[in-house]
Amino acid sequence: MTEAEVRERLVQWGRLLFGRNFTVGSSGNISVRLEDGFLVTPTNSCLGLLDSTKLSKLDPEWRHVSGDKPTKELPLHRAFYEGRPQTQAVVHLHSTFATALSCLADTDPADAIPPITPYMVMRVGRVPVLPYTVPGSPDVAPLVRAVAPDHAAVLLANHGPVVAGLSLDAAVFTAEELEETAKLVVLTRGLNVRHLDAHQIAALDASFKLR
Ligand SMILES: O=C(CO)COP(=O)(O)O
Ligand SMILES: [Zn+2]
Repeated sequence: MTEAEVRERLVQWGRLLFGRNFTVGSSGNISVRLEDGFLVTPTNSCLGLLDSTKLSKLDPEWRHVSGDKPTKELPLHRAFYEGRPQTQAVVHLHSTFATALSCLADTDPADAIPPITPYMVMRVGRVPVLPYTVPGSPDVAPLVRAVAPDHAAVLLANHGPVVAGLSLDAAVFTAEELEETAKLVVLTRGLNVRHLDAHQIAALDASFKLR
């Protein structure tokens, strides 16, 4: 994809995510790796109203080279690319059900969203909850770097999900899958839910992994 095509795709995904309430107001941010750096959404921008000509462009050392002022969550995004070198895009949202799980005191911090469907296993995998940090704080970076080699997605406590993908499309798909599975988990709370067992998970990981 050319940079112009990536810019258009990023704007399209922002509009689609915002239009389905996956994030509201000026919350959430997206980054994509380019051949000569990174493209990120500007700070305080609405994902539904992005302008392809105003996206923030950064050089490979994350220095701002053009466009509007970048998201304050650069340390969060950068930590995923550093800790998980195959990462081509990172998506951070405040989607309702994943954020709800990130706020519940009895969510398992090592495994916030149980493996109840194949696509949860294939696209998202096990999701840890990282301790609360102030939005935009560099304190989140070491927390992300520590888990990124083994995890494509995390929940920031009392804040929301962050996912890394092998492409921009894949990162969005993972963010969507995570949110829809979080919704299923909340909807089925207190019911007798059948989880996929270790055998079923291993078979999916062996043949159908998309992360
Ligand atoms: O979600 C957000 C902070 O966590 C939004 O921040 P930005 O507007 O700086 O991207
Ligand atoms: Zn946020």
